[in-house]
Amino acid sequence: MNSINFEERGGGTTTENHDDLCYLEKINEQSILDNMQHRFNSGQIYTRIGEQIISINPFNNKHVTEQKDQRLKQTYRNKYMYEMSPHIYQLAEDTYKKMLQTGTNQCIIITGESGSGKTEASKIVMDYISHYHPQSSSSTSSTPSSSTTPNRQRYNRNNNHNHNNQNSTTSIMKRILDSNILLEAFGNAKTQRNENSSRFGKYITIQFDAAGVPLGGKITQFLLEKSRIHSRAAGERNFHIFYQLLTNQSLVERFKLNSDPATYNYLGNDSGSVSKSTVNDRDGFQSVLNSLESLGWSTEETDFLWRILCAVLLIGNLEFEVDTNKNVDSVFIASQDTLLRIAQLLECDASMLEKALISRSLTTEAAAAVHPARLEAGKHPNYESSEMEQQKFTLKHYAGPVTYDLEHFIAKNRDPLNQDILATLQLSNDPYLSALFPSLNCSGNRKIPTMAGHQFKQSINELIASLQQCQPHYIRCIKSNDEKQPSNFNQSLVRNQIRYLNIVETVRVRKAGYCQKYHYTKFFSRYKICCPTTWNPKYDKSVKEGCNEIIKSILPSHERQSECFFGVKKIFIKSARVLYLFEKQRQDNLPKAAIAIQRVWRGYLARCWFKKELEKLKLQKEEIQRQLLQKRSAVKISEVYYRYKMRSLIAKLAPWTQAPYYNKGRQMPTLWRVKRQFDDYLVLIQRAWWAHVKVAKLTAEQRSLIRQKVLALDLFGGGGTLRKKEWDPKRRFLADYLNNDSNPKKAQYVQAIQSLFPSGDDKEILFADNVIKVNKRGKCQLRTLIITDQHIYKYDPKKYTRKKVGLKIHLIVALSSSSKRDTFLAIHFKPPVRDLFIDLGCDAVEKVSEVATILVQQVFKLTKNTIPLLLREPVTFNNSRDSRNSGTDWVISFSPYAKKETQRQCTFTKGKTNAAIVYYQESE
Ligand SMILES: Nc1ncnc2c1ncn2[C@@H]1O[C@H](COP(=O)(O)OP(=O)(O)OP(=O)(O)O)[C@@H](O)[C@H]1O
Repeated sequence: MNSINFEERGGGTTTENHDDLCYLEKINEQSILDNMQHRFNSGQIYTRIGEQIISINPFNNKHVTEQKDQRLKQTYRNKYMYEMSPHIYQLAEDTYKKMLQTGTNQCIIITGESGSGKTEASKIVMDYISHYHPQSSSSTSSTPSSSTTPNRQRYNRNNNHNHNNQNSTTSIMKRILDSNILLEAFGNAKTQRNENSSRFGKYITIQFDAAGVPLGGKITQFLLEKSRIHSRAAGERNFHIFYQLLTNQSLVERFKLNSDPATYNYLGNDSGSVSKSTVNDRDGFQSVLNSLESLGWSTEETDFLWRILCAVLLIGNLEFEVDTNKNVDSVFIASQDTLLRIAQLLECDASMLEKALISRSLTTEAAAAVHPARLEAGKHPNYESSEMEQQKFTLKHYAGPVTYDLEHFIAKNRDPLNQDILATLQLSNDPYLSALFPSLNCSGNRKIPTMAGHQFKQSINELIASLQQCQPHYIRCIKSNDEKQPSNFNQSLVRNQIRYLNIVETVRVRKAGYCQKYHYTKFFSRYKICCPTTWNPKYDKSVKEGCNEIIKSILPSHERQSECFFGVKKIFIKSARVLYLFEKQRQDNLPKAAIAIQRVWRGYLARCWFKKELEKLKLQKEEIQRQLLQKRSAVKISEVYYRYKMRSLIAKLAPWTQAPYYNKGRQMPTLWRVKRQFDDYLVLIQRAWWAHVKVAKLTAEQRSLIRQKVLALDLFGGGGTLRKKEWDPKRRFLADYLNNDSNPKKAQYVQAIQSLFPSGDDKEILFADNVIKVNKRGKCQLRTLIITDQHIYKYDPKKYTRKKVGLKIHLIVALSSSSKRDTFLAIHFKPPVRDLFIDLGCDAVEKVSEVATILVQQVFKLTKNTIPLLLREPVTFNNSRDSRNSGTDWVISFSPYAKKETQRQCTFTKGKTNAAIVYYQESE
């Protein structure tokens, strides 16, 4: 967000708080310092100079929390510079977007003094990019610095297929971040200025495809400070990896090390004490192990790594003593055990190693090394040699004067190992170690290896050359204080950095210059969408005029001249704010343009579709007309003939209306010789008519009986398909068999019924007769069964008194009976109501069909459910359950009497437990 805020500070002075230094009223060291301090104090560590970001190291953990906060990254996604407050995310987003938009290489240059936050800034950039491409993968390998793991590279070449597999599954960004962890462990150390100082220069390249997906990466390092291995200043440490290694108990035990760093000369400083660090070595080592694993290092490779580290630690503990037995000055190694352990770890010959360590073969070229006294730098204006006698000189760098100590100057500058040590290592049995050093014998090349300074110069030249191919973006890191304290802004320290980072000049140039230049054609094609005149496809003026039109439509007249300058081939734009305005206008217009394009395209598609459909319809219409024309005459003929046939059939059917018995048994004439569907309809019409004539003559009672019979036929079958053998379709259902003169106790019965009706909701007697009921113990009891429209009642047949309460008809769930000639019926109720098992053949007349029909009909009336009638053997029912007890099922089988019985009635014979047999009379 482009904000210009003014805030009162103590003492009445006005302090500006601009997120872009270009907006400062007055540009001088103090105003810049004040602005930055003001922002720093309110927790804003980032400030902008145009597209450049200034980052002040706050020495707190806010950035760690920030990196975990995905929402913050999200807010910078797809935003333009000046839309958001300055942040490294914003610079990363802008760089990434420029790469995609312009298709050109981009680079981010991070500068600042030691401890100013360069490493952290680079991590924030990579974290932002990896956040948007966590899954990207590629077969291109990301190559960590060649000099940290040269043997591994060689090994990689031999095992290409293995690693290609890994590449395909591991994200490029993750591989780069993992490589970074390794480089930090091996190349970072605690210095007086920084707990985690990078002791090498780093150049990280990430390659993207056209869609912005990372394809590969490479980390190149420059001039590792190797001398730190053997000597460090007070309060400093060796590279982190040595201390990290000693925190791992299993490796310490395996290599017989001592976990106390003070045991090793290389881990203390010159005074012998080990400097304390805030860096957590144990966690650091775990990260190293994780990275090695995720980068696909094999066990042998990591094992080799630990062996080399152990060997280096032990080399520091070798003790040399003067050999007094020899005439010449010579030394010998007193700690032979340590020497043997080193030889073992390096898998090389111990005596050869000893010789290489205590003696040196000299070549004629080496003897010709340059002596510092020959330096003629004294002529240079930035050179001071006041202490030449102590072999020291001072150079005035832009960041301040630096005094150089010439002690071991040549030794330090002479980078490679001496030839004897090289030869020993070359002959090691360890393939990884021997691969680290080029063969001496094969090449026969014994020229003096290049000096460290020369190597550095060469790699810096290469770096500059490749940076020149890219569009640069800058992050300038500033250290807030030397004590590494959070929220401590040391004015003089920051002022010094503002000075040597040339921030004042940068702001001035930025303010005066033009931040962006475009070829007219490029500008026109990108922003013509912003202006209705240029967006018109018929626009035919020159691109330069077009650019003018665009600028007129976006900028107010007073800004046009001050912000834009028209060159011969290019247009120059002064401030990024104006560029942002163009971009914003373009972004705002894009959806409108997209909708317009969509509208035209959809209209075109719809018209095409409509034309096609119209064409199809026309063809169909013509086809139908053609067919109709063909059919018309045929249809006419058939219509006439059909009418004739119908008339003759109706004439034939005329006598059927008067024939006796409604033409029962007569065959209906057919319309054609072969029966047609039409004939079936006629038969149906005739039957319906016949039924209508018959039913119309019946009384309401007769109709209800007929309905019952029809239902009974459905349930029990008719004609030759009787489902129960005992059922007699012809018998008339009488319903009340007790309100009958043949009943000697008719009067008592009638009285009982009369007292029943007013006491409940029963309104009608559907069935009443004496039946035999089987109780839960299998005993047969004579009962009067009265079925009303609501209940089934059991009465005492002698006194017509009611036994128990009535069973609710709507609770009946099924009926079952055998298919045999017996007269038993089981009425199943919804538990816990007990089932009823009754014999309905007391007077030798079958009434199973009548009761079953009545019950199915009545349950349907009450519940709209059709209960099933199951005709099968054995019949099972449960008449012993209640609300607490589930009872036991009876299993009833059916068998004819062994010999012919005189009586027709069935008998219920109880067997063991709950089994019983019902005997019945086979047909006479
Ligand atoms: N943005 C930040 N927020 C909080 N703390 C930071 C930030 N940047 C750096 N630091 C702290 O400052 C320390 C030093 O930072 P860093 O290692 O990035 O400096 P450097 O410029 O890379 O130093 P050198 O040149 O010595 O390697 C970090 O370990 C971290 O504790």
